[in-house]
Amino acid sequence: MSANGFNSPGQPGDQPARQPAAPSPEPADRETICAVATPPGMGGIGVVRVSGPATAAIARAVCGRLPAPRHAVYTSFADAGGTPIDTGLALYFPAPHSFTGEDVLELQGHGGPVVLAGMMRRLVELGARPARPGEFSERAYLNDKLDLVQAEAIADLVASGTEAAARAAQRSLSGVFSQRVDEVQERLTALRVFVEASIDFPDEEIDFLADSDVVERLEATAGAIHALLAEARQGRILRDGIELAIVGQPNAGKSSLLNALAGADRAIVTEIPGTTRDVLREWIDLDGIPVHLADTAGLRETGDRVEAEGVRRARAVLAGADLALLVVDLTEAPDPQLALLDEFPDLERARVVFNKSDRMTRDQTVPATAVPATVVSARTGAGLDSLKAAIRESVGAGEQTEGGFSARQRHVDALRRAERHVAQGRARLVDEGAAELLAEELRLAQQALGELTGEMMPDDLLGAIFASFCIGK
Ligand SMILES: Nc1nc2c(c(=O)[nH]1)N(C=O)[C@@H](CNc1ccc(C(=O)N[C@@H](CCC(=O)O)C(=O)O)cc1)CN2
Ligand SMILES: Nc1nc2c(ncn2[C@@H]2O[C@H](COP(=O)(O)OP(=O)(O)OP(=O)(O)O)[C@@H](O)[C@H]2O)c(=O)[nH]1
Ligand SMILES: [Mg+2]
Repeated sequence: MSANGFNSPGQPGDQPARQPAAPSPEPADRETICAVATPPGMGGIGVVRVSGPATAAIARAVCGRLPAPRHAVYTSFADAGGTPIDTGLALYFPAPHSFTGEDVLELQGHGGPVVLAGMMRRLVELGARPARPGEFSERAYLNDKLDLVQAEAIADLVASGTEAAARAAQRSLSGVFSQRVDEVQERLTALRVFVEASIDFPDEEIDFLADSDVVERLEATAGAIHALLAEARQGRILRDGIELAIVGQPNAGKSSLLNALAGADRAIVTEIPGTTRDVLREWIDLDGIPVHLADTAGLRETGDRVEAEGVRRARAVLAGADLALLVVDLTEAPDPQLALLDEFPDLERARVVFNKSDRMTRDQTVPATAVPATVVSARTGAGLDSLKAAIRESVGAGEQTEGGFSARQRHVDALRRAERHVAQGRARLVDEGAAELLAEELRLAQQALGELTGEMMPDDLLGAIFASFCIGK
């Protein structure tokens, strides 16, 4: 039940020993694959990688001999007639001690598109086929060298746009995230064993149900998932940035705020309520975190079909946002505006922005709010720096840069599903005394986590994940 073991690049011995491999099914793919592993164009060195059962035969044909395992050998790479296509270093990694777990050959020649194309033609002639994007990583995953979170971390490391993102991806790659998921899986396994045993011995079920220890353990597990979820959300933010919805009643100054934050005249601003209809997107870089702003139509009931569609879209943006700013016009009655908070899906991810502070009267005070608030003037720029700092803080960015790991929306969704099933399971037990229903919820929670690390993963989803990798990865 426990997940795949980890390979920890750079720090071997740091991670738990690999689980003894389950009787492994025949490798999913017996074809030998090849790809140029270095970027296209001219470069100092160009690397071609080969993986699969024909690798040793290919090495003999191209290099004239099989290089000693894991030793760099200087050799020429011969075409079918024995003429060198290039000279360079050959590296042979016999299975299972390679990146993919299969026999791997690396031919490190001179970078250049023509030479590399010639090498690829030769490898195909010898029976290899060009790899699909991500296929080397996919094989590493299928051969238990990496779990899915780690394979995704490789792609995220390559694609990372900031140093913080790269460090986080490196930590996921080293197994930090996967290990935390495995710990939760182990708790769930222990609970399932206990719960299912009690179902098998119905006479003792009464005792079991009275045993508050199970409820405590359920709560502790829910707490562990909740903490992991919070960290995964942070990890996703480092990778993807955050979606920030700007909502409020018409004329509150939402479009003015977007323009002020973006430092550009992007959105149309008029004194006519109902100016914005389409969702207008702009992004800003907030100390290395991409913040994707969405300016929306003012929330109100309206008979105008176009505006009504805008309001519908505004609500959709609000539902999907990582953080939502409710812009409140200080020159208008605050209460009906603050009542819009009732429409927010999650008050933990909401802020109030009191706008038009330049028009505040001398004795005017700002009302208390259920969520944190900032006072600004989109017109003069007053308060915008505090708002930016508050945005960073609301999403916890900054705390994240040390010790965090990278994560994707897919991971966050899976953790949320697991959290929900554990909560539902607890309710089944406490409210209904239904141990069987609890067992089922625990099974579903484990399944959600299994999809996260890829232990239980539908093939088409796997295909979609690896297809987004680079060729040669
Ligand atoms: N030249 C080259 N550099 C590269 C890669 C590569 O494939 N080739 N990598 C490609 O992404 C990354 C390194 N990843 C690797 C991961 C595992 C093994 C490997 O041989 N693993 C064996 C042995 C481990 C050991 O000796 O400790 C194994 O897991 O059994 C090699 C590279 C980055 N640098
Ligand atoms: N005095 C003052 N006026 C502002 C401020 N921000 C916006 N306004 C004015 O308020 C009016 C509405 O501004 P918009 O930014 O278009 O408001 P909105 O919320 O996008 O409005 P809709 O798109 O209609 O929902 C305009 O006349 C702006 O010039 C501010 O900070 N101070
Ligand atoms: Mg507007």
